[in-house]
Amino acid sequence: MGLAFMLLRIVSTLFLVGSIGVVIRLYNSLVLIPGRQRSKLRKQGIRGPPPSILVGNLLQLGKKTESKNSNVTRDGKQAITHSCCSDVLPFLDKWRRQYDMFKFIFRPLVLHMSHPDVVKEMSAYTSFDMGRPFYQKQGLHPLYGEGILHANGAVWAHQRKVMAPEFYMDKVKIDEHLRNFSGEVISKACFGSNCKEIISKLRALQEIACKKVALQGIPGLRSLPTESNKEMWRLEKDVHTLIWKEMKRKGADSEKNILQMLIQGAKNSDLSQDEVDNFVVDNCKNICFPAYENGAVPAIWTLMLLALYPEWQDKVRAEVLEIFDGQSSTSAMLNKLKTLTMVIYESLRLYPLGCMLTREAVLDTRFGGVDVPKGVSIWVMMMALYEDPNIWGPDVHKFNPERFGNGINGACKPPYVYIPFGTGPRSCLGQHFAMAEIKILISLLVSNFTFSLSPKYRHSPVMNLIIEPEFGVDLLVRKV
Ligand code: HEM
Repeated sequence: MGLAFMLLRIVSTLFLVGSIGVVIRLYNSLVLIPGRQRSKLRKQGIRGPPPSILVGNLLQLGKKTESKNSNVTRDGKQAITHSCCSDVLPFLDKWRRQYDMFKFIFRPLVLHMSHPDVVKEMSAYTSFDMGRPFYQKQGLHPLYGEGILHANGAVWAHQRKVMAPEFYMDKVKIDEHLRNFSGEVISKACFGSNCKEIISKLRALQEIACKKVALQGIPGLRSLPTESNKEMWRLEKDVHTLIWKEMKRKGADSEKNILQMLIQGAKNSDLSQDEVDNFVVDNCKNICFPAYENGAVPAIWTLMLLALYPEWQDKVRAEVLEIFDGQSSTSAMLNKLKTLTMVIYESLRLYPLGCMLTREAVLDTRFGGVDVPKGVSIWVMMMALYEDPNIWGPDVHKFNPERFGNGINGACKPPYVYIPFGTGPRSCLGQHFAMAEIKILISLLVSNFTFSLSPKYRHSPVMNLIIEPEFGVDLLVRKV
C-alpha cells in the first residue's frame, strides 16, 4: 500500500513537473519571445494591428472582400478594375495605409515590409536563406539549359491537344484546358510521359493546402491527426510512391528529361542509394508542384486580359503571325516576341502569381535599416509594390503593357521592385520554362482564335496559395 502510494506520488509529481515545463515552454515561445521581438521592432518605429495569441492577424488577413458580380459586357472595360491587392487582401491594404504605409508587424513572428529598398537588399542577402536546395548546391539546374529546350518540345508536342474539338466551341471555360495542358507539359518535361495520376494527386494536394493557408502559421496544427491532415499525408505519400515507381521504371532510360538529369546528377554525387532516391523524388515533387499551377494560371490571366483588351490581342496576333510565319517556334523566335512579353509582364504585375516573398532571419540581422531579431519572418508584399502609384505612376491600376516597352528597367522606379519570379539565390527555378510555356501557349491560341470575355465571366481574384480567378475565366472563342 505504502509502495503504491509512493509510486503514485512520484508519477503525479513527474506529471505535474512535466506539465509546468510544457506550459512554460509554450508561454515562452508563444508569448515571451514574440513579445520581445515585437517590442524590439516597435522601438524602431515598426507598428501594426494588435495581434491575437497563436494566430496573430492571420485570420483577418485570410478574409477577402465579397466577390463582386461584375457585369462584363463584350467591351467590358469599365466593369473591371485591376486592384488585386485590395480585392484579395483587403485587410493588408487597410493596414498598409494605417500603419506608416509600408512597415508593420502583422503576426507575432512576422515582420511585414513592402518598402522598395527591402527588395533590393533582399536580392543581395544570403544570410536570410535557410540553405539552397540540393540540386543547386550540386550545380545541377534541371530547368535551365536543356530543360527549357525540352519544355519547348513538350509544349509543341501538345499543339494538337490545344486544337482539340472542344476548343472550337463558342463558349469555353479555359481554366481546365490550360491546367490539363500545363500538367501534361511538366509531366512530359519531367518524366518523359504524361503521368496523369501524379499530376491529379498534386492538384488534390494543392486544393487541401489552399483551404489551410490562413491557418498555416498556427504552431503544431500540421501535425494534428485531423481528417484533412490525414488526407494530406496520404496524398503526399501517394505522390512520393508514384514518383519513386516512375524513377525505378525509367532508371536506365536514355531519354532526356528532368528525371534523368536528376538521377544522373545524384549518381555523380557521394550520396547513399536511399539518399539518391529521396533526392530525386523530392526534387521531382518540388518541380512538378509549382509547375502545374504556375504554368497555367498566369496564362489564364493573360488570356482574360487579352479578351478584355482586343486592341492588345490584335497586336499580339500580328506579332506572332509575323515572327512565326507558319513555322514551329524556336527559342530565337520566342525571344523576338516583344509585345507578348510586355503583355505577360503587365499581366504578372496586375495578377501576380503569389502576393509575397518570404524569408526568415536565421540570425539577428540588420536589414533595410531595421534590426531584425532572429526568428522573425519577413514578408515582402510584391502585390502592394505593384499597386503603388509612386512606383508605377497614376495609371497603376490600368492595363498598360506599353510601360514595359523599354523592359523592366524602363517600367518602374526603382526597377528591382518588379520581381514576379523572386530574387536572390532562391529565385524561381522555372522562370524560363514558364515564360517559354506561356509564350507558346498564347501564341498558339491567338494565331488560331479570337476571343472575348463571356458575359458569364465574374471577375473575382482569390488567393488559393496563388492568386487565381475564383470562378474561372469564361471566353467566347471564334476560329480566326
Ligand atoms: C509565371 C510562372 C511562375 C512564376 C510567376 C513563379 C514565381 C516564383 C516565385 C516568386 C518564387 C519564389 C522566389 C523567391 O522566394 O525569391 C518561385 C520559386 C520556385 N519556382 Fe516558380 N514561378 C513560376 C513558374 C514556375 C514553374 C513553371 C516551375 C517549374 C517548372 C517553377 C519552379 C519553382 C521552384 C522549384 C521554386 C523554388 C526555388 C527555390 O526555392 O530555390 N516555377 N517561383
